[in-house]
Amino acid sequence: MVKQTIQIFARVKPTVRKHQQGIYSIDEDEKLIPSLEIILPRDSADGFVNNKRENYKFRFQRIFDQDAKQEAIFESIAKPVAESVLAGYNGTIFAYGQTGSGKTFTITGGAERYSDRGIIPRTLSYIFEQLQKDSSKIYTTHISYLEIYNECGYDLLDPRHEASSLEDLPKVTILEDPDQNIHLKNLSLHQATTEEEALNLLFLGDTNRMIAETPMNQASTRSHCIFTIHLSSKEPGSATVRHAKLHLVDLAGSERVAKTGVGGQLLTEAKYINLSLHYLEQVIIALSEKHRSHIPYRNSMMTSVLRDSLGGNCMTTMIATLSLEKRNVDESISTCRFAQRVALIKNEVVLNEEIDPRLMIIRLQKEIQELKDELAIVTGEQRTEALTEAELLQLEKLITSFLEDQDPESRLEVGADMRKIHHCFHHLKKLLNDKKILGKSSVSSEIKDRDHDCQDPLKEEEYKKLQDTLKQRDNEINILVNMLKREKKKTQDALHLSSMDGSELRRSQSSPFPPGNPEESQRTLLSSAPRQAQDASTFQPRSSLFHKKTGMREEMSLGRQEAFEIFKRDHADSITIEDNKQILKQRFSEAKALGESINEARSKIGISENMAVPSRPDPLEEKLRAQLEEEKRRFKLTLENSFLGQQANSPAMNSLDHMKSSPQTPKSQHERPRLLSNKSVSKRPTSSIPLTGDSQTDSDILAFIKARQSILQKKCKSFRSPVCSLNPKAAFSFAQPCPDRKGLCDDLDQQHHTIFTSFLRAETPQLCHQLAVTP
Ligand SMILES: Nc1ncnc2c1ncn2[C@@H]1O[C@H](COP(=O)(O)OP(=O)(O)OP(=O)(O)O)[C@@H](O)[C@H]1O
Repeated sequence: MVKQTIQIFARVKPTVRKHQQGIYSIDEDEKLIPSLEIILPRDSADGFVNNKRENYKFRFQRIFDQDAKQEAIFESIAKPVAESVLAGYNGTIFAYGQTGSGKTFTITGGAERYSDRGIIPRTLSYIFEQLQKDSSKIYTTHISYLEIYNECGYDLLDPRHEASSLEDLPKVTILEDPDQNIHLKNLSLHQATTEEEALNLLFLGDTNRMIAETPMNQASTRSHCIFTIHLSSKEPGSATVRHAKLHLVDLAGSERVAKTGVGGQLLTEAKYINLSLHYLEQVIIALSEKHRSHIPYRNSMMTSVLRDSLGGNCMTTMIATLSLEKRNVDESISTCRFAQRVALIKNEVVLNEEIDPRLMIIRLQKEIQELKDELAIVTGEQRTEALTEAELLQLEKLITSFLEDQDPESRLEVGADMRKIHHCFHHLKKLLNDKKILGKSSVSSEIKDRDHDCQDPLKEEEYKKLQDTLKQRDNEINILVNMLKREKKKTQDALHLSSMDGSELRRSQSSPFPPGNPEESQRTLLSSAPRQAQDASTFQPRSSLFHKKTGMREEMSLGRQEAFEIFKRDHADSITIEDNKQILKQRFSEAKALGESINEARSKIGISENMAVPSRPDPLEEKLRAQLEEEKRRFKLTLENSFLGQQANSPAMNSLDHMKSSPQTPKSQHERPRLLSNKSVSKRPTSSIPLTGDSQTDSDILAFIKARQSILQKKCKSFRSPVCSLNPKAAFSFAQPCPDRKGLCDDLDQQHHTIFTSFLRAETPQLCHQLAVTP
């Protein structure tokens, strides 16, 4: 709230004789508050002694002398008030002065020159200029034009143009609500969106005022005119609206009735006019007194209309128009006195904000409808009447704006009316279906476009190229499949051949010593036995592997079998395996030939397979051996006795006397030859075989016997050990299949090399011996 006294200005009307001496003076510098001094001219008729006051001084905010321009008046007086109105405050500018002092000229302006435009047109121009500059608010401007004549109000903006007298204009009456707010009935408000429209309204009001004017009734003199600009402003989206009114008031002439010298009707009018001005003065006086609680606004229509402007919520400015001629001095002083009282009035100005009643009504209506809908849902009373076309259209608009709204938080507010909710769902479904159909048609059109594109020569060439590439790929695939099949067939043939070789080997192993040349067999056997053992040992696990492979292949799909063959072929060790395979085959062939030669040798010397492993000594051989041993023993005894007889006295024998004193036991007898022999002979094991006495011969005999015993021992051990079986099948039986074929072959090679070497070492002397003793 802003507290502000009513601003008072003075304007002196130009006189015919400018700056009449001694009438008035303006002091602009007096303590920065201008003052107007009116000097009463001395009248000789009053006599020599004259005690009358000769001058009167009045203070104003500003005093405009005779040469003041209309523009200066607007800038200094009207413009600040217009700015307050634009800000939302009420404002009033009224001109007060005697008839002909220039009130109308100041408020409305003169018609002769454009520069004579008064406050109303200049303020309209300024306000619309500012409205165009400010886009932050939405402004609405309305114009009303009221004339008060003889306490009656008339609407000067009657558009009918039928008024020939003031009484033809619509009469305006005052209504007051419980809050003591004044409402003017029949006063039309006309919206003006531009300055031109507003000026047209001003022109219309002035025209009506002039038409109604008669020579007997000069409206401009005897009536009050109030031109009001109603300005509303609202920020976009806001329901708060600001209302401001600017009253531009041209009051009737304030001259005193007595001075007018009129009678009859004019006197009555003058009384009314003065009465209304009198009531205005009463209001002003009441407002200027601090302790007055009652302000007589209701005494006249004019004070009722200007209630806010006088001591209320308004920024009010008064222009005291003065015609400072000698004959008008008293009226001028009266005007200035009135102004001085007005200057004492303090107004309390506040912003006129309110909720837009139209928006309020819409909001309340919507709330009522929502409550009704909710109540219908709660009580189960659904409305069944069909929605109107307008309602359906409104709903579809809501759905469209809802779908177009990018805000994910947006909601489709249709209230609690089930009819509207159902319609929304149906409409959305329809939109979805339409979109699907549209999507399908667009897809089919795309396919058509694609087909059309294929007919393009460039596209066709590319298509043909792709087809050729596809054919080429098919051919490559066929070639690869055929290669795989051939590889598979090769692998199967190799497996078949290997299994056939294994069968042959097994057949040859069933008779490892077939008849043939024994020597050749023995020689060949010595050189090839390890290889044969290696081949055979390699074959057996490979054969079992083949079985396993076959089983695995039976389980594997054709594709996996082919993949396995490719894996084998491409494996890093495949070449080594192939080489080993060839070596094994070669060794197998050599062993096979050796076995055949051995068998041939055996058949030639007549050794059967049973003879090779005698279960017990031959009786004939034992008998002959015993005879031979007996003969040898006798021979040795005879030789020994003769030798002892010849050497009985020799010194060498003396050293052996203790041996002689010992009883002659077979053992001692057996040891004698050893004692008689050289040092090497003495170390030899005890034997029952009679020695010849010849050291060389005996040494040979003992070496032979030792070797034979050793061989026999080994042979016996060999017969007891399954590893040393002469049957290669038995030897193969302990060799377990090894995933590492090369390692397995190496192990078996070494193992069987040892076995065969032992076997041959053991068997060769026996064979020789058998050959020697066998008839
Ligand atoms: N400041 C001024 N400069 C030039 N001419 C003026 C000025 N003031 C008034 N006049 C002229 O004086 C005449 C009377 O002025 P105006 O009609 O404005 O007086 P008024 O106070 O309105 O009288 P009324 O009370 O009868 O309406 C007009 O012709 C007007 O042009």
